[in-house]
Amino acid sequence: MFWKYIITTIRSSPLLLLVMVLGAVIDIAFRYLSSLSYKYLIDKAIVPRDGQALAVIVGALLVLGLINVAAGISGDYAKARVGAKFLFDSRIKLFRHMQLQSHRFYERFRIADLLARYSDDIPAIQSAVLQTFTGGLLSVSSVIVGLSILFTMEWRLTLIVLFGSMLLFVPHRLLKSRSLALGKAYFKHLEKFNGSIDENMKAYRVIRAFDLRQSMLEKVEGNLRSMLSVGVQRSFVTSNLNRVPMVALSILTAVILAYGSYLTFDGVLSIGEFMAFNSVFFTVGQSMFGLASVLPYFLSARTSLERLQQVMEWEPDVSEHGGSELPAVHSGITLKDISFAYVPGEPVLQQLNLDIPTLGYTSIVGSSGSGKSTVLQLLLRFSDPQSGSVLYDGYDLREVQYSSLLQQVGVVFQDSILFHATIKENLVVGKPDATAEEIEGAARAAGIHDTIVGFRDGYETMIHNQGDNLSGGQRQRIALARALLRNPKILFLDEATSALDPETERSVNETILSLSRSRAIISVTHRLAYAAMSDRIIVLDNGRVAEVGSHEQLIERGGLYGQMWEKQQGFVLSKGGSNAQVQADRLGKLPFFQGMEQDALEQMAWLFVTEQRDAGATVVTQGDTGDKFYLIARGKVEVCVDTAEGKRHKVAVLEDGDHFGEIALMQHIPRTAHVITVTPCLLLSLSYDHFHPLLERFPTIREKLEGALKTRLQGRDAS
Ligand SMILES: Nc1ncnc2c1ncn2[C@@H]1O[C@H](COP(=O)(O)OP(=O)(O)OP(=O)(O)O)[C@@H](O)[C@H]1O
Repeated sequence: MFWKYIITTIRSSPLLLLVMVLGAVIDIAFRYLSSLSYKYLIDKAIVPRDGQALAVIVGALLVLGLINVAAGISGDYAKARVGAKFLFDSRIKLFRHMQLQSHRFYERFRIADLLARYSDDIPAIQSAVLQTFTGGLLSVSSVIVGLSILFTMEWRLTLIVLFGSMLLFVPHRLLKSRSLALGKAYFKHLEKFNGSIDENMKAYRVIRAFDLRQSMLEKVEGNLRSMLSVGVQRSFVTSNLNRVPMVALSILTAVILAYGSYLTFDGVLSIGEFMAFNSVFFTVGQSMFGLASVLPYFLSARTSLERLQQVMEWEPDVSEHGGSELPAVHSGITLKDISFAYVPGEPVLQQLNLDIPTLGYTSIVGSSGSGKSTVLQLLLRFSDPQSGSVLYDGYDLREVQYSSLLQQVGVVFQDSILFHATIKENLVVGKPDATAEEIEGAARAAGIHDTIVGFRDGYETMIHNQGDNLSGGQRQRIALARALLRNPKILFLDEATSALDPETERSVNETILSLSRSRAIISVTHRLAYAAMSDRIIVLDNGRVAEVGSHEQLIERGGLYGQMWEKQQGFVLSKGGSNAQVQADRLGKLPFFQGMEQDALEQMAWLFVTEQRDAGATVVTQGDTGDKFYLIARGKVEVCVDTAEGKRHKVAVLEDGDHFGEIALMQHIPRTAHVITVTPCLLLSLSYDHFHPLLERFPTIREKLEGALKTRLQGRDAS
């Protein structure tokens, strides 16, 4: 595998490599020539006191030295270029490969660990590749040339050098597997450490809200401690790999000196020959040592190569090599017999069949987890279904060029990811040649123009850290404007207006509605007031299509949509969306208030207090004593449970019209779960203290309520 990189490097920069190798060859030649010069310097110039010979030898050495310096500088430059090109090529190749990947890949590899492939693994392989050309191949040739010279000078001494040099490679053989194991362990710990840093950065709000800073610090400290211990051992083994050959070389040098001196005493060698032999031997020794010290580079590159291969061999879920271009879509999109699972054996969509016209407004609704976003992912071909096909005007998406699909679609995601760039640069990503009027038009349509011009730098305002310096609603509107600017034939929206205040949401939805007269709008939403505006509503339930029709048809039918609609009714929001009220009739539909006198319901409705919460806020903490019941007027929360092992599991997602915490109305007992907001939320809370005086006034309902809650508590205990 490593050789592939060597061959690719030779192919990609042959000339630079030639300069690099030439520089090193000249260096070796210079070293040997200057070593050999001792023989002539001593025997022909110094001993016979010949000034002319001395001048010729010194002059020749000077010229050779200058050539060597020039060749060395060129070689260094070439090495820098080859190295930089290697980094560039490898990183861009990895990046291209990552661009083809979908959710399975990003679930398998953590972002911080992928970053380490760029910052640690590729440079480790680069060092080994460069060492192959400079240290490796050239040391080998230098050793061969040097030994040949030595052999012609004194064969007995050369045999000693030859056998003695084997000692230099003993440490490598002995420590190789230990070094590899430590390298793997080190990267494993590094992966964990990087993951923790990544998590800390992304979840800093939750970490602060849950007071997890100390436990996160301990976790990171633990990671670092393990890295420290493995790091020390790894560095120690690597330095031994370098140092032990030095000992072997010193012993060999002593033997050569002793035996060489003996041969000189005996008159077998002249002093000049002995000096020259020694000097050549010194160069051979250096080359052998160079060869031995290249080996640790290969060991560390081996671990990095394995890690890089893990990523590069990951087959993309979606192949983009479809042949034909998708013509302008005009009739409709069909999902035919679709089955899809993220995890094998756990289907999310089952035998799903759907037709969506490519003109008009289609909403996809359903309870949380019913598969709405998954359908959108398949329509955008972020994944391919395991069976069935997604057809645009009858063309199977797997058989068309992916880019020809992307040219016709636009999308706004719920989490509105923005780039670290100015607002304007963020807006024009899909249409770099957009005019100022077009940009402003799109921003106005998305209801964000006035906000942008209100910023000190207007459209040139920098967006930091994926939009941290903007509110959720502002981010969502910029993302919407970005999609509108492309003027796509088909616009997909995934809860695209959920973070907006009611007024802005209404106005943006009216824009979307007007846009649907000339294109297809396909919107995933849980806010049925806006789904009701659409021409066609598709209701999903457990990965299947439960109902399809217009709002009126579905209401008349009184099925799942009807129930969902009912649940979201009965809330009155103030103009700016900062206040909410629940109507008495709506309260009467809650299972534990059913049958309550209208009078009591009306009085109770007044006792609810509005609570506004940002995304990521903790509403209820597991273990705290409960004292409030909540209704969600707008927004989405997650219900999570901490297990005895300290792990947190999501057990439910609740949205507009849902409720939680009703047990607290009757008993002060510890909460059984955490409730955390996913989007900005408008909650209505009713406290135990406010509720109980009401029970005193309406004693008939106490018994009923206690009965209902007892049944609920029993159900909870059983589960
Ligand atoms: N990347 C994933 N890996 C594994 N399971 C997933 C993944 N994404 C979604 N799921 C699961 O697939 C199911 C459908 O998810 P999906 O996001 O399509 O539902 P949804 O109707 O859009 O829900 P919501 O309204 O909460 O966004 C859920 O059970 C969810 O847990």
